[in-house]
Amino acid sequence: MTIDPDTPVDWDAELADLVEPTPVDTAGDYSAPKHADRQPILPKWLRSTEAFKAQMRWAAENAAHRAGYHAVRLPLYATRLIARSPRGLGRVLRGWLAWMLDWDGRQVVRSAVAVSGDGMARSQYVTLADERGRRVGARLRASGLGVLVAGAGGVAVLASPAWVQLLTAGLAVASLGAVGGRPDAPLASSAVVTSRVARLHSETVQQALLSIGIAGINRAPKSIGWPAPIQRDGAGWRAEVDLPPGVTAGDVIERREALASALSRPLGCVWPEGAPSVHPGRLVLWVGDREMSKSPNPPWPLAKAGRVNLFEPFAFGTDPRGRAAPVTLMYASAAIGSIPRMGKTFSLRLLLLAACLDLRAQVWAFDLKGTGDFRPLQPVAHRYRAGDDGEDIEYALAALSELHTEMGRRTRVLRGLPSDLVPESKVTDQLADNTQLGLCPVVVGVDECQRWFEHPEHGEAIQAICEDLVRRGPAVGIMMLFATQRPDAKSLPPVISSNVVLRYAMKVMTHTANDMILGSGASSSGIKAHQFARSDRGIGYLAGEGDDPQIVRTHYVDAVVAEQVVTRARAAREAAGTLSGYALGVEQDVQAGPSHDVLADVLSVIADKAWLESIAERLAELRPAYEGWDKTNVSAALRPYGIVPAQTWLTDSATGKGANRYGVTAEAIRRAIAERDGKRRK
Ligand SMILES: Nc1ncnc2c1ncn2[C@@H]1O[C@H](COP(=O)(O)OP(=O)(O)OP(=O)(O)O)[C@@H](O)[C@H]1O
Repeated sequence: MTIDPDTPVDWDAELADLVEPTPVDTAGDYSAPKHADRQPILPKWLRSTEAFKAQMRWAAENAAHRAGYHAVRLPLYATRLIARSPRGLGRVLRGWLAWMLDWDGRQVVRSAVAVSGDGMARSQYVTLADERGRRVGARLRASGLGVLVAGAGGVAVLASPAWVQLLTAGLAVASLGAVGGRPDAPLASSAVVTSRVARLHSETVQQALLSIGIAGINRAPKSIGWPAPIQRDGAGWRAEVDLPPGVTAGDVIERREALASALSRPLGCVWPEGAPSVHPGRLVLWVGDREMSKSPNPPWPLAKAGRVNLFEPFAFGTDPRGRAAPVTLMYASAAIGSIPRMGKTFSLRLLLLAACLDLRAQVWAFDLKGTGDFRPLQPVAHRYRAGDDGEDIEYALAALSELHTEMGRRTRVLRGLPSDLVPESKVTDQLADNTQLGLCPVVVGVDECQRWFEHPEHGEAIQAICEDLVRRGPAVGIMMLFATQRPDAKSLPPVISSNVVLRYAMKVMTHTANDMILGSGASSSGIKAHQFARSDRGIGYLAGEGDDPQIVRTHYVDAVVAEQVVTRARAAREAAGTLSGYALGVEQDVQAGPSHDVLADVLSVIADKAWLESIAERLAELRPAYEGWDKTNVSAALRPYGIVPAQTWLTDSATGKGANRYGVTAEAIRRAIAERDGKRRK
């Protein structure tokens, strides 16, 4: 609209069009819904059997420790008492004389004379002196009587049996020794050194938040809110804080180190967390009494009893507050990484042990470190191999090819089932139970997986299969778990690192390694596994279970406990009839290396060029080994040789029409064969 400045405005008409403005924030008729969080009636340790047991266990262990500590030191304590008894005797005699002769009274008389000087009346002095004299007289008589009684007692003891004499002498020496002690040298040393942890106050937290350099907090310190009182939670203090508008819990988590410094506590004690279900600005700050690595690690709840259903969460570790941090393996491939000696193998073995306790599951264990860390799994493993020699790698390639073919079979089985049985196109708990379908969970653990991928001859082929298994395996019940101490692109190929669901990173050295395991952007969101110390063994960030990554310390299960778990699992599997493969002594049911030449086979079924699906069909007719292959299998088998399928124009024999689909040429296969054979000759 344009306004003509020359045309006069009819203001009355304009104003008549305006209606009375209505306030948008009316206060009168609105009553805010009330929320009241009831505080728990029972303390936290009385609210769960586990917490109660943990508390009782701690109390019993503490008492036993104290008793044992002092028991072995009894001879030392006796020697100290004997050594101190002469001084004790001196103190007793001196005290007795002081009392008998009323040294205090004499002091009083002297002071009275000094204060009054010559002005003191003689009668006053005489009164004081008489009083003291009477007191001393009475005490001399009492002492004399006491000496007589003690003498009689001494004679009685001398006449009594030797043990009474010894006991009396012991008691006398102990009593004199106790009297002869010094406050700076206690008789017994401390069995438990307790360090008093200061109570966490809101002022302390507020001051700390103001000193970590978050502009939004410093601009509006009065907007910091306290939705609940600071209280004890497990072995630490828990503060809930509403941060000023615009500041998120993530901002504080990123500055955890600065926060620990501001609170004057070790880094391992300070654990800020968000509460996204409330709002992004709600911070839950837990400050432990001790560093996480030094606090007791509860035993694995499945170590002695219990089964696992891989479709449901099972015990994996605990969070900094000691709460259970479970893991669900189903539909999730996993990557575990850290610098050496932080607990990768232990955590991977823990996941495989859990798989052993799901009696349906097949456990495939590949220990490429070759030190025998997975040896305890042998009695139930479907496939097992330790080492990274040529033969081991060939065995692995053959096993992986077998698994890849199995993945194809499973895909077809699922495709053929009615949709009400497979609503999400993936294996369900019920389908896994059905042995006819052969859809049991398969859990493959690979420790030091970089040895596979960097193998000069088979590395590429293994990588191609693993990438496909990680991408398509979980839906059909095949879960690949990789652990590596070198989380770089070569050790953990990007297709794998970006497709795994579960990620567990213990101490790493760089942002890149951190993001390689925990996913890109993890570092910049404050999820930093390089913040852990060398002493934080078995402690890492676990991502992929729950909404946000969380810090978890794995339950400590050593080889001895692992063997006990597997013995139990084997007995149960024997009863259920679910032992298979290696566990039944069938070590060589995987051919060591493919017995046929895939490139030669593909070439034999192509005239000039062919679509991938046609190649798959023809290969299946050629050899039973290719039964179940589809175009993806063909593509995965060719990729390691540098053959990349491209759009290929051919006539579809079924419809008689031309179409563009992915395929390869015979020429490309010939070139790849020549190149491969050339390399082998070298
Ligand atoms: N949850 C845990 N709690 C306490 N200590 C643990 C835990 N897990 C592992 N450790 C300790 O860490 C040590 C190293 O564990 P592990 O062999 O699993 O490390 P790694 O990272 O696989 O080492 P490498 O890279 O050399 O193979 C073990 O000897 C064990 O004592």
